[in-house]
Amino acid sequence: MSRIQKFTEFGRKILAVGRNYSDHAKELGNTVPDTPLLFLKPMSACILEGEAIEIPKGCIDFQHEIELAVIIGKKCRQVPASEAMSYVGGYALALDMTARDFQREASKKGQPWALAKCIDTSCPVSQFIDPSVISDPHNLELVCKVNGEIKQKGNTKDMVFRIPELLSYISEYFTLEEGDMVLTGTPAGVGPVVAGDVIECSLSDIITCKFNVKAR
Ligand SMILES: O=C(O)/C=C/C(=O)CC(=O)C(=O)O
Ligand SMILES: [Mg+2]
Repeated sequence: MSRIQKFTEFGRKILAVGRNYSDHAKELGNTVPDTPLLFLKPMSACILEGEAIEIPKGCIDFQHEIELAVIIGKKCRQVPASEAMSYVGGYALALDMTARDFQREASKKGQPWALAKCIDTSCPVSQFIDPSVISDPHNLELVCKVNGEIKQKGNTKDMVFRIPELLSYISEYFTLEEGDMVLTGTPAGVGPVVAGDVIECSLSDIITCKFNVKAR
């Protein structure tokens, strides 16, 4: 197994992009930002298949957000968009699990989203896929099912900011390193899960993954 396939073991950070699909921004009553809206998730939030998603204590609205994850293949600092794709080491499917009630409360008070987005198990990820397997990362279908019912169905062609622009923008401010991950935002259809639910995700039938949800 190559080093990059074990990105969850040595990657240092996850840069996540918010409101990058206009249908999702709209469903939460938000506008699309002029520049990418960024937040960080710690690597300690990552889990792999076989591990369960845990609903955090006190949360009554824990929501799924399916996202295409870009895995960084080599150190990436201040790269122009025209060169950015050469820094992509792979792709994965990820869930940006979000305690929406905590997020609403934090946003109302002008506080950061740490408790809503960065907690343990809030970043389930699939296995790694080599970039050679994906001919066009901007035409991939994202499907998220809960207990067999489709809740989210989107396409990466609808990203507001595409991967080259995202990597260029992010790397202007953060040095991205091998194994780091960029979550590219979620399409519409986010919604709550409860203990006992099963979340299944697919990326154009190239990647599938499945996670059980339990109380912490
Ligand atoms: O602005 C909000 O109220 C919520 C935004 C998000 O949760 C953003 C994302 O994580 C996303 O769009 O994927
Ligand atoms: Mg998200």
